[in-house]
Amino acid sequence: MHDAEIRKAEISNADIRAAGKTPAVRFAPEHSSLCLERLTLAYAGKPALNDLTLQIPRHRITAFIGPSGCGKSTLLRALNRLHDLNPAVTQQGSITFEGEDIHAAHTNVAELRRRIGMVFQTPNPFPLSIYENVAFGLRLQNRLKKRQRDDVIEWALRSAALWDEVKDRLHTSAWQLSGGQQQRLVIARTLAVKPDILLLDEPASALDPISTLKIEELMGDLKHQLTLVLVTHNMQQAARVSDYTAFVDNGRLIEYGTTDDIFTNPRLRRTENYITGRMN
Ligand SMILES: Nc1ncnc2c1ncn2[C@@H]1O[C@H](COP(=O)(O)OP(=O)(O)OP(=O)(O)O)[C@@H](O)[C@H]1O
Repeated sequence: MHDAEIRKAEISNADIRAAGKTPAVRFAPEHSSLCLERLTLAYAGKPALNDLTLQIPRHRITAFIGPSGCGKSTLLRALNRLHDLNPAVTQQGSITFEGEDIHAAHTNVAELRRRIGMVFQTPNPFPLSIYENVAFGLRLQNRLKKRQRDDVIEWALRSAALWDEVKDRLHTSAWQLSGGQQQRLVIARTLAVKPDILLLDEPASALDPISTLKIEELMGDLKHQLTLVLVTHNMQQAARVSDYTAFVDNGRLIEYGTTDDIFTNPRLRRTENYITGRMN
């Protein structure tokens, strides 16, 4: 065993907890988009997130990884207040977005969800044309002239790397698209209302490898425009696309660092066991 290996083995989880420390990156306020402070959440009294403190950097891709049921989707839903719809959820701690508490009394929740958009695991286009899917949020939001709306729709479809594949059939049903195209359409629909953050909950897990690659390339392009937060079970995907990785287990943040560090030099044995598949 090398010295480094021995040191790693010596830092037990109990030591880390006793010291009250989670190995974690910190960002200066000007680089931090979302800031979670001691976030704790339960469903009907059953804990799902436990005392999470972390910051999510602006214009980067942050991946959340961890075993099934560890709380990744719960965390993502907390970020744009989707739990408001569930009366069984209780929550403590705070989440600030661009310096504002998202639970402040004056928060406009619809506007918050516009600024923090979400894409789910299964593509969910509406039973409308390709054009009307992307126009949907725009119509709710403001009264653009048709020409302006067309421009935004083209921009969103280009940003989602779908324009070339659909530009000649914008008025056909979105349900005629392949699964991968539908997922990019949903991303275009979310982008059309110009969010600051895109939350992606296993966005490629229902897709074939080529569509998955397209979604991954798309994430790399989009981070120049916005902040991305990705939940994934796919270790290779997290390693390929993200800049930062947070490992969550049993509702707790175990380790958070640059993706390079987490995958090549994790500080905790528990993280290493997870990313090497010795625990799932
Ligand atoms: N709506 C809900 N009501 C009650 N319990 C829930 C609800 N949603 C999730 N849970 C519970 O909260 C815990 C965390 O679930 P969550 O879906 O956030 O985990 P996850 O890490 O995203 O899992 P997976 O990787 O399997 O999608 C689990 O124990 C789950 O059973």
